[in-house]
Amino acid sequence: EVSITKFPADERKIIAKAHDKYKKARAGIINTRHGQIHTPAFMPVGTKGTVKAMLPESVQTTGADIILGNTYHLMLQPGAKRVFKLGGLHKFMNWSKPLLTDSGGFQVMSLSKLRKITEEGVIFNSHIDGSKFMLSPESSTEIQYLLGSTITMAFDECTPYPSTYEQAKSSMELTSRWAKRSRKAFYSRDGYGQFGIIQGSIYNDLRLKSALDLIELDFEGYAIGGLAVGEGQELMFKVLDYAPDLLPINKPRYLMGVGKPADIIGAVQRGIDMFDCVIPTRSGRNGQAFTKYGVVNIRNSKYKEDNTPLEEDCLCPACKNYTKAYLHYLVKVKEILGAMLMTWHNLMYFQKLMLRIREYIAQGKDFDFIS
Ligand SMILES: CO[C@@H]1O[C@H](CNc2nc3cc4c(=O)[nH]c(N)nc4cc3[nH]2)[C@@H](O)[C@H]1O
Ligand SMILES: [Zn+2]
Repeated sequence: EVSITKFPADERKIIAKAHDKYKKARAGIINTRHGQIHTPAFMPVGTKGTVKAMLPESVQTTGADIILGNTYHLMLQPGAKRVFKLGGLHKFMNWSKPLLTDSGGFQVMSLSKLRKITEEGVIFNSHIDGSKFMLSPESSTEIQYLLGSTITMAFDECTPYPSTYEQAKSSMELTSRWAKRSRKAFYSRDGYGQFGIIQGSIYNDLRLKSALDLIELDFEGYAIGGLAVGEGQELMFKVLDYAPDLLPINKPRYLMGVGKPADIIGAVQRGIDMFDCVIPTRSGRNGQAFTKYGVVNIRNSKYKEDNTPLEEDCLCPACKNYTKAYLHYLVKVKEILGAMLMTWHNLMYFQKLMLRIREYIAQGKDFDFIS
């Protein structure tokens, strides 16, 4: 946990201009109750209390310091109170390092069919059995406490893209009111933190207002929400050219849901510290391997007798002990081991990318390499 120095409002505006382009990358360490997070950091997604097809100890060998869980899924099954009774999510899933949980709003909007947004919170029907639930700043914050999250996310509304200025403005204002209630509901403990999530879509004055509202609440870190929702890389980078600078310079900045290696590199150059994305795990299970030669679609028939590894110098089990021909076969016949090995390689690839980025920043070298 690092403390913030509150910027006086006028100085905050200067910050956005003070930095010359792309010299905003920074490497650091976030100290938490469950260990250190080396930033820039990539968080593998473990939505339902497991990083799909991976043992937690295997996730650890890839170099991940922190993984992500989801309030929405875990509150439906097995239920936050049950996880609490069983000792919390760390114990339940045998992951002793930091855990960040998303607050559930985004998942409600993308997963549950019937839902109603009120000032109080979001009323929705479970996508599993249709039963009725309500998520609010208070209930989301309590659920994340029951799970034992190291980093709790404020309950926000992810403004859809595209949105008109008016829609984005009222959505951002709702998020600011919910952030205040989330902050009030947070049970602050040493080594635990809560992150606010700024909204405002692609409108810079709304992004600034959102940042001002949330900085007043003195969160331990800040996420940039409302991106990676279909706006595309160019528009995302346009927002990232200024939005990170609106946030306290000595606090972690987390870009939610991002992304491909090129997205991550561009976002780090604009001052982002933390990332999460389903791409390495989801695409791994679908037969896509990230390599220094580009993305390998292992199902392609050209690999059916390719006796070489995905990457000759990769230390993951898929590359050390198996060939592309074997991976091609496993994925084609939908063997579980195929999902395991492809996922393991991709997570290792993403963590190696982050390690190289951290090293380049530490040496003051520019890192325009496209991985
Ligand atoms: C592009 O890939 C698709 O899109 C998702 C990644 N993109 C993304 N943008 C997000 C924004 C928010 C937000 O504003 N608030 C909160 N609380 N959580 C968020 C989570 C987010 N995830 C993947 O799930 C994938 O389906
Ligand atoms: Zn590998």
